[in-house]
Amino acid sequence: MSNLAAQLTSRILDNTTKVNNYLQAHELPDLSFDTDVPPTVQQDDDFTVPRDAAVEAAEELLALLGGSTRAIFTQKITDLANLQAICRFDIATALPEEPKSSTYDELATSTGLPEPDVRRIVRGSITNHVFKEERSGEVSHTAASRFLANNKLVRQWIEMTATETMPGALNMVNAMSKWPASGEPNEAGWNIAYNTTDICWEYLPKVPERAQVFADAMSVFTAGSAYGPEALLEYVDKNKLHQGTIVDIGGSHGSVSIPIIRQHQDLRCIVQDLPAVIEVAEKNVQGDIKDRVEFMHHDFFTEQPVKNAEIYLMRWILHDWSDKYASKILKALVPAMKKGARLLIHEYIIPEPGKGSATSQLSYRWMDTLIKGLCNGKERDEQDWRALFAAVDSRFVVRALYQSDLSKLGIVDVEWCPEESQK
Ligand SMILES: C[S@@+](CC[C@H](N)C(=O)[O-])C[C@H]1O[C@@H](n2cnc3c(N)ncnc32)[C@H](O)[C@@H]1O
Repeated sequence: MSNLAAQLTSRILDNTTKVNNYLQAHELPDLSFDTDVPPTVQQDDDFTVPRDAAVEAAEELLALLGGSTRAIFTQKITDLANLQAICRFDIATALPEEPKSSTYDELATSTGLPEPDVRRIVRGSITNHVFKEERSGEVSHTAASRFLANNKLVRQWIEMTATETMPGALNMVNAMSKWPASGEPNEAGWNIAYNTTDICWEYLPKVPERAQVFADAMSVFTAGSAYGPEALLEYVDKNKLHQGTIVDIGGSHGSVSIPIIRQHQDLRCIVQDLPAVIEVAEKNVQGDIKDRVEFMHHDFFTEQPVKNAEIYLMRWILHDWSDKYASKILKALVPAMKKGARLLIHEYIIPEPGKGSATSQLSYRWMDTLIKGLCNGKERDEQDWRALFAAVDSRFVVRALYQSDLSKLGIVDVEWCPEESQK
């Protein structure tokens, strides 16, 4: 193939043809902005693999054809501002189902917004395929606006992005200037945005409506098997880690340790978290495993009270913390570890640039920027994980960095080896 532009064009054509063939074979409507692909199809590899390949090639072609200035001048922050307005002011929900439409005056009346504001928000969103205006002044749904109208949790996710994570990211540089090289969780972009010295997760519970939006948004983010317990279950099985005690540190309601012990009768778990979380969590535990689950108040910055367990587990803990604090959390574990004990960390292992799909690279890097802006947290790649353990204690020996196809989160498997040093 002659050049990159031609290769990309051909990849788009080949994969889009596969997508179209799939839809025809399953007697589904053609792709359009008016209709949406059914959820079951969105999970079928025969559809999603060529679809994702075409999308990636199309994005690369856009960047290539747009030239160097496209990456600089094409910013999507206005899309987010308009989406937030649609969600906050219930614009999508105010619109009737097709084939009905609304005028801007009608939308202004039902949302309580001035007509010029509702018009500019909707017309701004039309450039993003949210709403359409086929006859001047008559607004109707596209698939995207209908999706928003029908999904409260997704509207909460937009609100959370616009209210918490995006202001953090947009103030990241101001925070880096104000507090150079800081790893403090309360010296992040988000603290500048809200002029507070509270860490974001200490502050949010004081504002219950925002805490609720955050919780709803997280449930959208973690829905689906990519963030479920499956990869850990697979890893525990493959490595025959079937006996003893799992200490689920910062385990919240035990959403990954409980499914593991449910599959293995010879495992028990101790779920540790802050008192307010534990009080709710222990009320929800189900009868069949009650005698093998214990809930315990424990601040993970203090010495680990459960000594000599077989497995210590941390899912989604260390990414909230800079290396300084991640080291403190790991050091607090050392006095509890017996020879051969395992520490399983279930978090992102960011692949090197160019490895994996462009879409997955984007999602890892997206999260890394957001978590820095929110609390000076950090997503880590293989090198970061190895360096973190080497700096904490050479008796922590990284046995494996494993990425299952079942999860977006990887597993860093670390063994406590008092006589062996990390190479
Ligand atoms: C991102 S959540 C992960 C929860 C759980 N591991 C999971 O994957 O579903 C982080 C958890 O750390 C807990 N946490 C925060 N600070 C803590 C501390 N100092 N000691 C113990 N737990 C803490 C929070 O209450 C929260 O449950």
